Amino acid sequence: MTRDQLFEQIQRKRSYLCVGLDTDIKKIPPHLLNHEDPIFEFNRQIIEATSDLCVAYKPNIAFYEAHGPKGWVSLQKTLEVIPQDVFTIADAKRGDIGNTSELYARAFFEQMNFDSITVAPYMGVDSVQPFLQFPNKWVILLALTSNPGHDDFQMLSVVSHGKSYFLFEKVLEKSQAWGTPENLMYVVGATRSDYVERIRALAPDSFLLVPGVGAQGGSLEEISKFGMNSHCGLLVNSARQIIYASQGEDFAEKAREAALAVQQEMDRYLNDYLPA
Ligand SMILES: O=c1ccn([C@@H]2O[C@H](COP(=O)(O)O)[C@@H](O)[C@H]2O)c(=O)[nH]1
Repeated sequence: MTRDQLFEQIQRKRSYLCVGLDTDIKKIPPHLLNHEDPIFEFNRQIIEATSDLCVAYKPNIAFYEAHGPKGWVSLQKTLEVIPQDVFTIADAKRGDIGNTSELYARAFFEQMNFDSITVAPYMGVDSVQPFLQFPNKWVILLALTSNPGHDDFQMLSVVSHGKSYFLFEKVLEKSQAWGTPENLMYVVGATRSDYVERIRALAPDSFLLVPGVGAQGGSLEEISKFGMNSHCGLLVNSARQIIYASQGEDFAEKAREAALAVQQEMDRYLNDYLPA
């Protein structure tokens, strides 16, 4: 999917919501456990209930690979029921030496046909480049993550060419030359919306994938106010708050209500903060 197609979808749906498909067998409604593939059945109903309200789905791969081969089958079946116009994100946080990264890229882009994959920047340019060779596919590079441990490395001061940066700022600055706003996005946690203006100064045109609203307490308004660019430039992820809104037989209906509340808030922010 291209950047323009993504923006067109955002404008049409008045939403920049990404629903996280972090489907935990221990949290799905008990009545689904009789199905042959309860994880797929849960996802199928969540997708049916929310696909007009969101622009992306992000299955976190851990929730699938933890089940071995049958988890990969549930993931593949899930991808097949996501409507064509909805952006898909493999939250896999991969990255390795070049030839290995290329195989990760083939697995997620060719075998599974995801639109994008999250990648860790720690191994540098040759670990990221192989993912950027696929037309209309995206790398989403970890920049400033939402978890408390982001302090350990991402906030370290580094001096480069006489200028002082946080390490995550150096990731943003350096990686701008690896890709373009047409194939490279960044993960920025909603829990650190206080840094979004600095991030926008370094990556003004890039999309940001923003986890950390909902269950992790980040502010949708703050991230929208300071993070929106002329293409919206935001995909805000929410998983637990939406998909586990109810653990009863009404789970899909309640997930829709939770997604609708977020979409309506986003509609307001698109009116207020999208640059003309
Ligand atoms: O910095 C990061 C990077 C990834 N995540 C992932 O996003 C979702 C968040 O789920 P919620 O239930 O909405 O909290 C989950 O898959 C994380 O692994 C993140 O939270 N922060």
